Amino acid sequence: MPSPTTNSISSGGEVLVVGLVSVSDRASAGIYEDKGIPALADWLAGAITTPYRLETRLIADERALIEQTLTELVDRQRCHLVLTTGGTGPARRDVTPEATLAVGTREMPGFGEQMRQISLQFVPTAILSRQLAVIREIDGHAALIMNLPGQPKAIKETLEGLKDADGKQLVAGIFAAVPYCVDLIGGPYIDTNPAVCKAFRPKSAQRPPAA
Ligand SMILES: Nc1ncnc2c1ncn2[C@@H]1O[C@H](COP(=O)(O)OP(=O)(O)OP(=O)(O)O)[C@@H](O)[C@H]1O
Ligand SMILES: Nc1nc2c(c(=O)[nH]1)N[C@H]1C(S)=C(S)[C@@H](COP(=O)(O)O)O[C@H]1N2
Repeated sequence: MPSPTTNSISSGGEVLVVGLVSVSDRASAGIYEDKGIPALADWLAGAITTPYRLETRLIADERALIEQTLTELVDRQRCHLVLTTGGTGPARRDVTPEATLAVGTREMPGFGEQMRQISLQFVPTAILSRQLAVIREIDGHAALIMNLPGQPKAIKETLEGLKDADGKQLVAGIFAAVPYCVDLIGGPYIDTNPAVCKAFRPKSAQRPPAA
């Protein structure tokens, strides 16, 4: 990992920018239709109530290309949050975690741990997933980058967690912790739809809902 740079980040009035990266040899070659980006975009559209802009990329499982894409999304497009899908398993071409670690300045191990906890409620093979999250810090800007599994249905499962038939949360999804993480790294304040994902912030960090 490169060493962290000190940043003087300003968050005033910035629009949230979210990068979505689908990493799939076959979807990027047109062998099947990519369902990763639509699944990510649909879930975010229901979950985030603050205005945001999406930057989407569909790429093959090539480590250099993944690193280049993540770097471009954070450094040039100024994404505050980047979600990848695919390439986290144990197969030789699954290299998304390696590429993500290489561009990160700090690891956020809780996200990977929680994703595996959630996914184990759905499939025993969740243990095969090497998902992780990092923060990439550059001068004046930082972003949270998180790896999600490649199965399109696993995107909602990991972001939202597990609820019972009445909507009661049984296992917390990872997105509940994302808005406060983005606050802490200097990004815009993210409001969510609590029916989909109730963002958790300590009382001292909460703002009244926008009028
Ligand atoms: N972007 C995607 N769009 C649609 N389906 C996908 C996508 N990525 C994965 N899947 C589905 O999930 C299954 C397991 O995902 P995995 O990431 O292991 O794919 P893979 O076997 O590495 O192949 P590829 O990289 O070509 O998607 C795939 O076989 C496919 O059915
Ligand atoms: N929630 C959830 N997580 C899941 C799965 C799933 O179906 N649901 N599939 C698992 C499987 S089979 C694998 S191999 C790993 C890695 O998947 P990837 O290589 O597509 O990222 O994610 C795991 N995580």
